Amino acid sequence: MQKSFDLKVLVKRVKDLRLASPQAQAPETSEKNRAAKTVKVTLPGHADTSKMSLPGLDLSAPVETVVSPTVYELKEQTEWRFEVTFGNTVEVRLLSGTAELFGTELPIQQTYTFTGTKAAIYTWHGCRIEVVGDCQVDYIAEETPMMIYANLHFALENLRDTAYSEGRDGPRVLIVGPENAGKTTLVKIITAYATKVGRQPVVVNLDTKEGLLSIPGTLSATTFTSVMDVEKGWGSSPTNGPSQVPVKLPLVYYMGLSNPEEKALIYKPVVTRLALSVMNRLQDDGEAKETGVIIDTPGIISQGKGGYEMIQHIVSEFSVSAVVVLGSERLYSDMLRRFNGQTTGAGEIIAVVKVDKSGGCVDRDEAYLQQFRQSQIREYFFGDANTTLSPHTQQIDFNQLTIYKLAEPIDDLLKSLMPGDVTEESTSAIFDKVRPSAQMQNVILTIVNAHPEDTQENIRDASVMGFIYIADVDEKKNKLKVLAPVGGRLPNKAIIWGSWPEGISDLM
Ligand SMILES: Nc1ncnc2c1ncn2[C@@H]1O[C@H](COP(=O)(O)OP(=O)(O)OP(=O)(O)O)[C@@H](O)[C@H]1O
Repeated sequence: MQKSFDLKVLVKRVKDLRLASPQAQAPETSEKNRAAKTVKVTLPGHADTSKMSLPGLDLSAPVETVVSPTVYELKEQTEWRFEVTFGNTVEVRLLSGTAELFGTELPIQQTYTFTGTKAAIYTWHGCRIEVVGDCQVDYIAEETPMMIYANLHFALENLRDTAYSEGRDGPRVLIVGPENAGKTTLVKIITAYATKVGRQPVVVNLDTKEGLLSIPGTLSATTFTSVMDVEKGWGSSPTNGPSQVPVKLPLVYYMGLSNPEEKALIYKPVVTRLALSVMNRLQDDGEAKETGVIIDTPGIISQGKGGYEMIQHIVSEFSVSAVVVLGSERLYSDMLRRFNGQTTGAGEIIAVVKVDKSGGCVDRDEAYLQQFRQSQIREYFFGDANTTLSPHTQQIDFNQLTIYKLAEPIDDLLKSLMPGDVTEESTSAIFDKVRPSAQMQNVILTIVNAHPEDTQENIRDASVMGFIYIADVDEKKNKLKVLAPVGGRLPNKAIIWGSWPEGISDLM
């Protein structure tokens, strides 16, 4: 018998979430972190003068200022919400009590440094935190949907136990909702809670606007066996370099578009390919099979007809057994109408549940999102504040690369003039093979695990090997200046040029 998907009855089990996480043994920070901090600042209108020395002018001494830490006392079941701009840093330390950032527990006395972050530190039982630095916005919120999110976790735990006892796969959960409804945040929270109780969920990112352990423009899947990185969100993959938190190994596919509806001819087959790999993984990995899959989606597919077809496609490919609708009554009723009473291939009834959007969700403007994407790309090549990577630049001939550019969709007028039954498949090629050109300057290219002369379908369905950046194109000498994460010859593989993520002019 299938257990019901009930979000109300499990509140009492919240105390179970206070398990010691591996991070809880983090070393104490040094004494100097506890006192007021002395930081080096540069006065507006002045360059950093610490390395300059002009005769007669003493510009060598940096201006020092004392920043006093602020201590916040949080009552139980409240959260401190904060926003930090890019280029600014804020340090946060848990002084006493218990607290978590999107589900990941913070150890006492560990200092975390945030930049370009919008997040919240929640406490189930009350805590004191110390904050050093200027937040763009920060406040304490007393109303949060964390109890509902915890109950969602316990409802999933019930389904996992039932699935295990009946020899079935754990729940495959799809999170849908409008843009900025908190879908990714909810995925992080229920993933963190699952790993906290020893589960190993497979997390799938179908939102190409943000990368999960990869750069934007990709779809990926990763099994989470350990804690997430509090500062970076998801954490690091081996391509981001070593990390204090165990690195995760993502399986990545490239789509090269920000909006899946722009070219269903790419998105749907890549989703199918990823789903096949994930479902195979569940059969090979007992822990992942027991825990199941959590799928994040782009907000745009929750907006109406074309998007609903994508949702239908995802539900059938991943054999989704629970659809969680975040923050939209209308979407909830549309999903109920579409899936209520339907069963998965394995005969499970598809549950459709609605959960509240957090009042803390922030609408991110395009400038912030662009900086966020660029920071993900920068980190892929150069590492971050804690890890410095050494990418290599090399000059290569045009004919050393075989490049496939995503084909432009044929417009409706042209389609209407074409004879016969016109479908997207019959009118569009997937890629156009192109010769390097000046247009390619500053773009990111994707190397996939396919032979350069493979079929277009095989190239589209191949997993990603890595990314390169075109720093310069010399059309007279037929040469490209390429930045790659490692040195040596580029592999003889097909290379895809997509329109997403957009080029970066100042990467090097
Ligand atoms: N409780 C909270 N307090 C503060 N910030 C929050 C909270 N919940 C979410 N956020 C922030 O709000 C922003 C939007 O949330 P999130 O990325 O989870 O939404 P989304 O639905 O996945 O968005 P998209 O549709 O663009 O993928 C993020 O920057 C996230 O960190």
